[in-house]
Amino acid sequence: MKPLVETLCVIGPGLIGSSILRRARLEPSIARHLIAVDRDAHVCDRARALNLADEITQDATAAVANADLVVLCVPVGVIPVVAAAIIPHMKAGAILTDVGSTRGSVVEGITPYLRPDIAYVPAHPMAGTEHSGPDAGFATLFENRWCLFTPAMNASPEAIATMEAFWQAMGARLRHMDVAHHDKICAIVSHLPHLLAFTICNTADTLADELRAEVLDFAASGFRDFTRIAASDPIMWRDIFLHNREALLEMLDRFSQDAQAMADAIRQDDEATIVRTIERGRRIRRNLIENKQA
Ligand SMILES: NC(=O)C1=CN([C@@H]2O[C@H](COP(=O)(O)OP(=O)(O)OC[C@H]3O[C@@H](n4cnc5c(N)ncnc54)[C@H](O)[C@@H]3O)[C@@H](O)[C@H]2O)C=CC1
Ligand SMILES: O=C(O)C(=O)Cc1ccc(O)cc1
Repeated sequence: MKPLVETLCVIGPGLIGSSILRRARLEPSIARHLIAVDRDAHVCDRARALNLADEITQDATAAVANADLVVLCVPVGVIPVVAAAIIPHMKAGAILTDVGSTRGSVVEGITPYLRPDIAYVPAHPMAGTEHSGPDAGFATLFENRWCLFTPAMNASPEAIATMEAFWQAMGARLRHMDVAHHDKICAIVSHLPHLLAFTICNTADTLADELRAEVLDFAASGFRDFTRIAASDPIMWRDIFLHNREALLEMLDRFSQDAQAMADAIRQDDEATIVRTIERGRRIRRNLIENKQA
């Protein structure tokens, strides 16, 4: 059977990149030949030990020369930098994609380097964990999770169809949307929760210093559930916060207003507002669990 692409090259075989490679190993319909590229020699060593690809190298420009599909799985701040370095070496007719968590700044950063004979079809899997690196990945990571497509106007229907088939083979569900919409949605459902989780851990730690108390030793399960994502990678999240600046700050403003309204209700003993707010939050959370998309 002819695979979707002959040669798949993943740049950055960390959590997301190694999960793509693991899945591609299990699904021969995806690619015949797998290449992994990382600038970090230790990551390449781990990728070899885990047998993630047929070829593993630090040399991105040589690796992409024969690839039919190149997937950029590096932090969003360096996606345009890596794209600029590899695009001149990609073969005509190849597809370039990235899995970056932000769209606007990445598309803007990549666009000046694009070539008319290369299709750029970015797609962001809404799946991940708080862990990073090649050991953290797993083949079922994308199973039943959304993958958000924001293809450029000039991407060919054939290239878009190949990327759709690729993510379906990864197990994902697909949705197309425009870049600004993507960035707003991700700001509220992913980027703001991470910002709040990092911040509340800082607040608790500062308080522990001030009280000379082991506040965090007694962290209740609510704190633990709420802050799981605060164990995530600092460079990845620094880049996401800075590269989705506008949408994130807008959602943070809205959140701050809502938190202030709750503070006012508590100050004023406004039982009805407190209960209404909790009931609304509880309804949303319960619906999330009932309509669980995994
Ligand atoms: N972690 C998550 O839950 C999710 C992450 N994403 C996005 O996927 C991308 C990758 O994230 P993770 O897999 O979590 O990161 P990771 O930290 O596990 O892996 C990133 C890899 O990129 C390599 N790298 C960094 N700069 C490089 C360069 N210039 N050239 C070659 N390799 C380079 C690093 O050495 C590392 O091995 C990011 O853009 C992130 O926003 C998307 C969905 C979920
Ligand atoms: O660990 C979690 O629950 C996440 O939220 C992972 C995640 C991180 C970044 C993304 O762009 C998408 C998903």
